[in-house]
Amino acid sequence: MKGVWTTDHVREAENRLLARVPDGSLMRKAAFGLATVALRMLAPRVTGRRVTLLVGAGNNGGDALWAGAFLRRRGVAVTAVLLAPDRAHPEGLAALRKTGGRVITEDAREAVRAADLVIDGIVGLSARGPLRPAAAELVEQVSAPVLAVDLPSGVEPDTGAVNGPAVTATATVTFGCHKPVHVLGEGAKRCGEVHLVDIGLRPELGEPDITVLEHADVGRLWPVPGPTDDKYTQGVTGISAGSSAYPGAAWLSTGAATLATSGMVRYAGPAAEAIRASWPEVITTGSVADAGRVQAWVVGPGMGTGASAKEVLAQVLEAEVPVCADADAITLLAKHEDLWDARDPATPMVLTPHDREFARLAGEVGDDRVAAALRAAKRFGVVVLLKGHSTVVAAPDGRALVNPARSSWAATAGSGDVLSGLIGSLLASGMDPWLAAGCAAMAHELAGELAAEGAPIPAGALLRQVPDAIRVLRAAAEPVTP
Ligand SMILES: NC(=O)C1=CN([C@@H]2O[C@H](COP(=O)(O)OP(=O)(O)OC[C@H]3O[C@@H](n4cnc5c(N)ncnc54)[C@H](O)[C@@H]3O)[C@@H](O)[C@H]2O)[C@@H](O)CC1
Ligand SMILES: [K+]
Repeated sequence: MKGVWTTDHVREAENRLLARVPDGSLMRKAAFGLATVALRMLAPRVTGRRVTLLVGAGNNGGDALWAGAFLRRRGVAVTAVLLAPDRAHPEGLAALRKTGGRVITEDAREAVRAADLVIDGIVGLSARGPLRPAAAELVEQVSAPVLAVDLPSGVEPDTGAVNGPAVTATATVTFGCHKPVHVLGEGAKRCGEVHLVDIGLRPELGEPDITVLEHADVGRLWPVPGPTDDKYTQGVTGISAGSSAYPGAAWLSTGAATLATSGMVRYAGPAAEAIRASWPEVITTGSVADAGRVQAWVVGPGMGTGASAKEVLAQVLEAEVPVCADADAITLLAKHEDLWDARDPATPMVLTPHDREFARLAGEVGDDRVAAALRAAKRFGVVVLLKGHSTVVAAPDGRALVNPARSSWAATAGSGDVLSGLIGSLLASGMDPWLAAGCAAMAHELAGELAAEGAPIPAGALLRQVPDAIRVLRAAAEPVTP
């Protein structure tokens, strides 16, 4: 598991650390790490290569200047462009000058255009808002790879939002820990490859604000049958989905639950015949009332939003087993507040809205997707999985998890139905609902990636890759034997 800390928490930890280490040592450590990554990006030839530093008014620029001094010592031709000449970090500037670095304050276009590598030290953790015009104009001239210091300037540090001109980096060096910008939304895409440089901050950081699951974590958590298990001990998943208009949603959701674990799956709804034909191992009935005992329900995909769908949703909620409510079920919950009364608040529930469904339920998402998901999770007492390029999973107790997508292949019609089936089967296995949603999100994205292999895919293809995705996740969790 990887931890992510907000800028406020990073700054508090930095202040504690600064109080007990010699002046300037932290910045030099950070800059040394930065220079090391820069050298790797310049390799194999380093001497005589041209590195241009874009230097802003704060410590972020200071890091760039100190890194410039380290690079000079390795024979790199370094030019620093000062965007706020009066406020450039004095010690960093002196160090660069001492090593023979060039410093310019105007006519910087050529230095930017001719660079082999540009280091973005315009702004860091203290910045808010997009690049200002002078910086934006220079950044536009860049054609070389860009190494961002802490974050690509112009991207919001705590949300990853991009609301105007911002740097797009080839790689980003982060100091001490990962911050939200490195894993969230557009910002995460703008970071390129993220390198973590240890500056001794970890002991000063408390519990992470956001968790990022890794393949091995999900592989370890994924339920597989043991020697004493049978079809019931693995959990029975109930699927209440589909309608005569949308039988496909039921097919995809049921298929996902069938492939995800070896527990039993029951389907209840109008698509029973189609389900039986493709998934003979599924027990089908026409209604939730006749379905028999399940350990978790998936409700919503393709079920419609009319009076009969509302009735079905109420029955599912009254069953007092964990529920994954998706798609039409979310719209119904937004429309009919009385439906919440059917639910036992102590029974786990996962809602899986996209932005429009979220807006119906809890208002506009806005820039801060983690805060929005946490707000809704707390208000409704449910786990909220907010879909998007980075999936956010928030629990009512304040836990937040992000699954930063490495691709967008899963953004296809019907793919949400697959996700709901995966979540349902993990809930039925007894997994904590927050982890269930996080694990399902990762398996889902990976299945999309495996299916796509570089070309767009329908949700059915993603579904067929679920077993392979689970294999990859479980393999990552296996100890490496020499
Ligand atoms: N505090 C520490 O001990 C350490 C800090 N480090 C570096 O320090 C950085 C934070 O430094 P600072 O707090 O000085 O702040 P920044 O370097 O983020 O810069 C803030 C400055 O930029 C200006 N500014 C704000 N928004 C702007 C915008 N959109 N466009 C242009 N200028 C803008 C502000 O007036 C302020 O002067 C980190 O990102 C990291 O790079 C590292 O050296 C590691 C150690
Ligand atoms: K930066």
